[in-house]
Amino acid sequence: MLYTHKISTGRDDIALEIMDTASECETDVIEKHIKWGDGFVVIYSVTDRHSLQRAQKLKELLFNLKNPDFPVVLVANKCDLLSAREVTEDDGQELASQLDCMKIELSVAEGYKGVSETMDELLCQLKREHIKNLTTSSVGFEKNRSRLSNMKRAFKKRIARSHSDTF
Ligand SMILES: Nc1nc2c(ncn2[C@@H]2O[C@H](COP(=O)(O)OP(=O)(O)OP(=O)(O)O)[C@@H](O)[C@H]2O)c(=O)[nH]1
Repeated sequence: MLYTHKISTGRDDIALEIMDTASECETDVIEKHIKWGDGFVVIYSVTDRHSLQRAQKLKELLFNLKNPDFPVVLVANKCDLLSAREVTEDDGQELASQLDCMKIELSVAEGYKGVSETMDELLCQLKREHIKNLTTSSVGFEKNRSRLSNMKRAFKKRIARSHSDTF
């Protein structure tokens, strides 16, 4: 399922496309979605140990398919269901450390504060990554420009030398 969402910050208008892949089981379909995405919210339920294992599998796929510092937030959902908890905070934290990302414990049943915090953190990482990519491409542009100037200078010298050889 694909959702679209627009955010206006006053300075920028940001259009988000959010894909819910929760029902996907086929690895090749999940891989296709991972290649499509710029940032990721990996969610597991604290009441379901299998969901943590699925999140760990997602982590492997992310590391295989993306650059090492892909934007990601780990979410532990259903924290209100205290007596049904199967995944400890430490288990979740271990996965967050492997992903080198922030982990947010929340309950979507209790309100949108945690969801909002999750999206703010992801957006912050996406912006940082975007700026980094712009800087890298402008450094590449500068490098190419200075390589061209060097070639131009060498070419001019070469012409100058040919002239003095002739006369
Ligand atoms: N108590 C509680 N129930 C939740 C929470 N999040 C989701 N649920 C319930 O869990 C069920 C599944 O929720 P969905 O939103 O359909 O989630 P899903 O991504 O399809 O996840 P699963 O069906 O669990 O694989 C629904 O009955 C929700 O009301 C939560 O934080 N707390």
